[in-house]
Amino acid sequence: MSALEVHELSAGYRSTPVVSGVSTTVDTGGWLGIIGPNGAGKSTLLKAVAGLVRHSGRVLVDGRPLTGLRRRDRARLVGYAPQIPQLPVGLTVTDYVLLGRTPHLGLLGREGPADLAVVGSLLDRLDLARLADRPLATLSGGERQRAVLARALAQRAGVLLLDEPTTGLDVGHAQALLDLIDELRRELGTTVVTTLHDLTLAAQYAERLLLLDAGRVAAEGAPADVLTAESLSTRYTARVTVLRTPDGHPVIAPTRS
Ligand SMILES: Nc1ncnc2c1ncn2[C@@H]1O[C@H](COP(=O)(O)OP(=O)(O)OP(=O)(O)O)[C@@H](O)[C@H]1O
Repeated sequence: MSALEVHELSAGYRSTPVVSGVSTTVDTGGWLGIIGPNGAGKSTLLKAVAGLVRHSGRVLVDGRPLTGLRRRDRARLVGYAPQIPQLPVGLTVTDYVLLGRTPHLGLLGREGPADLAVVGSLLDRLDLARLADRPLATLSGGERQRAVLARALAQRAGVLLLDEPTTGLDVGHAQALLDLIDELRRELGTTVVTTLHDLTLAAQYAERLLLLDAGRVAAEGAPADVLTAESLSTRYTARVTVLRTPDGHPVIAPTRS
């Protein structure tokens, strides 16, 4: 549905540069994983692409610059789920996930059967249906994280930017979420960009990885080419062995000295 282009993007806070001259493209229906050590600038890069922090450079969706678009128009093109979301107090899970449909509602702002169907199906897929009427404040950490992602997915934007979507999820729920995202990109052509700390999961789901270090692109390419023991030792100061799953995906195993 939408291809993403990022040209020479730089961003920072006050006078401190955090991301410097990042360029990349993601094809329609592609999945780019952004990896890198703590503080490398992954979240800042994602926020800049989403237009949420000041930046220079250009971000285009299907060849159209995002700068200058009205919020509602931008929200139809780009969905974003932050690493640490601010949750509204008092809303139920259903009402919160329905907020994701806001850019699609008509003048009266009332949701219709199609919006409720999108939300219902996401609640089912993310194991939230039994929590549909619960206030957000009463959810566990992993349940809350799944509600935040359900809201972002409900937006049905062409480009989906997800900051650490599997944080706080157990392995089963993490897989269910990543499988659902994979399905959306295959069926609807959604273009996906995620930051991920779990390098083994990143290698299994992302088609390409961009390794960010000190705000710059240190490597970009197929997971097997980016995730080498040498680059992980240099960039993360980590001792790891790179193993392989039977179907050839890299598995990053930390080793004790
Ligand atoms: N609002 C802010 N004001 C000032 N500095 C910030 C702000 N947000 C982030 N930073 C700084 O920018 C740098 C990059 O932060 P960012 O959150 O983008 O890194 P990250 O790669 O996502 O890190 P992590 O893996 O720890 O989540 C860090 O040094 C951080 O302290």
